[in-house]
Amino acid sequence: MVTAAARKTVQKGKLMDFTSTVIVPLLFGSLGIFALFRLLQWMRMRAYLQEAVVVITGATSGLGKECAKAFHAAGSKLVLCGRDSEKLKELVQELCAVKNHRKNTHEPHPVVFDLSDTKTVVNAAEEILKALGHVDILINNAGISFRGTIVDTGLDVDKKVMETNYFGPIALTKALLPSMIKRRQGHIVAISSVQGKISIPFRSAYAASKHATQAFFDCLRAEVEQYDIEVTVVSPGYIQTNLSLNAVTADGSRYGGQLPKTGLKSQGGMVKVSRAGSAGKGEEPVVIPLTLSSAQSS
Ligand SMILES: NC(=O)C1=CN([C@@H]2O[C@H](COP(=O)(O)OP(=O)(O)OC[C@H]3O[C@@H](n4cnc5c(N)ncnc54)[C@H](OP(=O)(O)O)[C@@H]3O)[C@@H](O)[C@H]2O)C=CC1
Ligand SMILES: CCCCCCCCCCCCCCCC(=O)OCC(=O)COP(=O)(O)O
Repeated sequence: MVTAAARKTVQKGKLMDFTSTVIVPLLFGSLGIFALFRLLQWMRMRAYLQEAVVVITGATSGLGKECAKAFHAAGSKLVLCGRDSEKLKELVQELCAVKNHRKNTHEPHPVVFDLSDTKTVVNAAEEILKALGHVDILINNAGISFRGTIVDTGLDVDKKVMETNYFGPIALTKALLPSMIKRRQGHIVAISSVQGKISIPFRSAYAASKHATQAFFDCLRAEVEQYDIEVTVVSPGYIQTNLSLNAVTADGSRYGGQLPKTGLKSQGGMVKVSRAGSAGKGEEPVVIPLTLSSAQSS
C-alpha cells in the first residue's frame, strides 16, 4: 500500500526532474542565444562605424563634441562642422592627440559654415561630398536656445532661431540626401529635444523649431525607408552644456546668464521646472500645465 507521504515524495521528485531537465536548460539556453545575438549586433555596429563617414554639425561644443570623440575613437571618418575655424582646428588637434592602439583612427575633416545662412550650407555639402565621396551618417546636432516672452520677441529673432535649428539642418539634409539615395545607404540623425514634443512658456521659438524638426524628420523617415535610409530623431532632456549661455533673448542679444541646474517638481497637475542660477534676467521658475501638444491639437 502506497502512503500519502510516499506519493508526495514521488511527485516532488518528478517536479525536480522536470526543473533540472527542462526549465534550467531552457533558461540558460535562451540567455545564451540572447547574449550571442547582442554580441553579434555589437560586432556588426563596431565594424560599421569603423571607416564610416560621419558628419557632425555643432561639433565644437557640448553634445556635438562628445559625439565627435566617440565616433573618432570608433575609427569613423569624421567631418566636423562649425562656425569657428579656430575652435574646429583645436578640436581636430585634440582628437588626433588621443592615442588609440586598438583602432585605426582618421584625421577629421573640418568644414566651416553658418547654418543660418542656407547658401553656405549648400556649398558645405558640396565640399563634404567632394572631400569624402559620400556620407554614411549625418548628425544634425547644432542648435541655439531661446529665452523670452512672445509679446516682447521680434519676428527677426524667431526667424534666426528657426533658420539655425530648422532651415539650416533641413538644407544640409536635402543637399546630402540625393547621394544617400543613389547609394541606397545612410543614416540621418536630428537632435531635437523634449521641447520638440512638449511646449513650455518663454521658449516659443526654440520649441517651435524643435516641433518643426520632429515633424520634418518623421516625414523624411517615411519617405526614404524605401531606399534603406534610416532617420532618427533624438529628444534629450536637459544636459548641462553652453546651450543656455548662448541662448538668444527677445531682443536678439545673447542670454549669457549662469549655467542652470534644472530639476522637475510635480505640483498638483502642473510641473515646476526649477532652474537654480538662471534668474539672471528676472526669470521665474517655469510652471508648466500638463498638456501635451498632441493632446491640444486633437
Ligand atoms: N543641452 C541641452 O540641455 C539640450 C540640447 N539639445 C539639443 O542638442 C543640440 C546641441 O546642443 P548643446 O551641445 O547642448 O549646445 P552647445 O551650445 O554646447 O553647442 C551648440 C553647437 O551648435 C553650434 N551652432 C550654433 N549656432 C550655429 C550656427 N548658426 N551655425 C553653425 N553652428 C552653430 C555651436 O557652434 P559655435 O561654437 O560656433 O557657437 C555649437 O557647436 C542642440 O540642437 C540642442 O537644441 C536638446 C535637448 C537638451
Ligand atoms: C507626469 C508627466 C510629466 C510630464 C512632465 C513634462 C515636463 C516638461 C518639462 C520640459 C523639459 C524640457 C526639457 C528641455 C530639453 C532641452 O531642449 O533643453 C535645452 C533647452 O531647453 C535650452 O536651454 P535653456 O536653458 O535656454 O532653456
